[in-house]
Amino acid sequence: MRPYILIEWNDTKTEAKGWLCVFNLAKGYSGGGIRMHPTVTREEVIRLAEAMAYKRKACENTWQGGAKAGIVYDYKAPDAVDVLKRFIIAMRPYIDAGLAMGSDLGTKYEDVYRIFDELGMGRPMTKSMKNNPIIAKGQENVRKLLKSEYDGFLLNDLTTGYGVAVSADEAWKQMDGEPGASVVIQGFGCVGLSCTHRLHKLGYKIVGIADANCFVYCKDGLDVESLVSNVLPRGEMDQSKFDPSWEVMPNSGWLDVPCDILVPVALEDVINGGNVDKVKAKLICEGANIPVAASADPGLYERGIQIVPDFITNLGAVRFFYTITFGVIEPTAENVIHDIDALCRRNVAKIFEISKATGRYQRDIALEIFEPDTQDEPEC
Ligand SMILES: NC(=O)c1ccc[n+]([C@@H]2O[C@H](COP(=O)([O-])OP(=O)(O)OC[C@H]3O[C@@H](n4cnc5c(N)ncnc54)[C@H](O)[C@@H]3O)[C@@H](O)[C@H]2O)c1
Repeated sequence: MRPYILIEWNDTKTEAKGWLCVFNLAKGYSGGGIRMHPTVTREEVIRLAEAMAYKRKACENTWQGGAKAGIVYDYKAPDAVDVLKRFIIAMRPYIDAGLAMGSDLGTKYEDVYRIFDELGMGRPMTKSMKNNPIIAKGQENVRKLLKSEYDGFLLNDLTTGYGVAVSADEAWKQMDGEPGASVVIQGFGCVGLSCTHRLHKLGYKIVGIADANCFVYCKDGLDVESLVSNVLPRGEMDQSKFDPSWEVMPNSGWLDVPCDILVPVALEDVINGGNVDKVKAKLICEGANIPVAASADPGLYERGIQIVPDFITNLGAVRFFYTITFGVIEPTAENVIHDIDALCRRNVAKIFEISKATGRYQRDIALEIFEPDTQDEPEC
């Protein structure tokens, strides 16, 4: 499929530039997050929008298509939120027409929503949604739930990470893996942090974590509770709290150590044709969007390394917004988590069972099962 709409933007006050890609519409509606990172490219935004289109399908969401936006800028710069605001102003005609934009790598949903409020935009909705009382109530429930906590995290900060962890667990069980398997995680931000926490609670041994600054490793398992409770803003580990026995390496070291399961939850294309031979794990659970480049897939398949694709594992936040906005489940934090758990386990089991029966690569199976529908004529 080709992307439906692709728009380029150039900032008026900085060198920042960006793109919005609406990959497909469903009932005239689409949505996805806004990413900010110095390495963002146009092609990346298109691929991310495509992955979002598949994710909607894997979420059983027939109301929304997939979109994504990306801004080439340093998310740590003091004026990063101003740049984000100018991007949102430029995209306003699409957002006002119902294109739902949220946060992604390098941006925070609180900032996106605050900008919507400052600009008096409300929450994105199509005309048919505005006239639907179930959706009006659902949006109020989303607002309430966004403030609720579960397991010590804000609900929206754990929905995706918890789904990634459960997907890894289900895949490992499908592979008849031994309990207490060792895990290396790349990324300790919104998704990586809660994923690490949940995998630890599920009995996995977290032996290595990489963030933007370093890779920390301990073959007997890191002290996850200490790392989680001491995390710094922007998903950086507090190195002053590291145990002296842990090995600290450059963050590229995350592929150099042995482990059973690899969970890339930071950037795209981090496993690629150039480094695929370094992968030592038996299973890769894609927590980030598009962390494994197409050039790595043949090498992984040939070596029998199993994979859970991104749009299956990291659909938690998308499923949360969908089920609550559209009144699919009763609006409690417990229901949100249980629903995501069940969906991730169901989808992972489906693709692994087919893979076991046919010997096919899990990504190929998932791309077939969850191929997005298109419907560009609005409902109203
Ligand atoms: N936030 C969500 O709900 C959500 C939902 C679906 C998918 N995703 C995807 O998950 C990924 C991570 O998103 P996030 O929201 O956790 O982002 P984030 O900005 O909160 O965290 C990013 C993490 O990656 C680390 N990092 C940055 N550069 C690195 C490098 N070179 N090596 C190792 N680590 C590095 C950062 O230190 C941080 O820990 C992205 O691909 C995003 O698209 C996020």
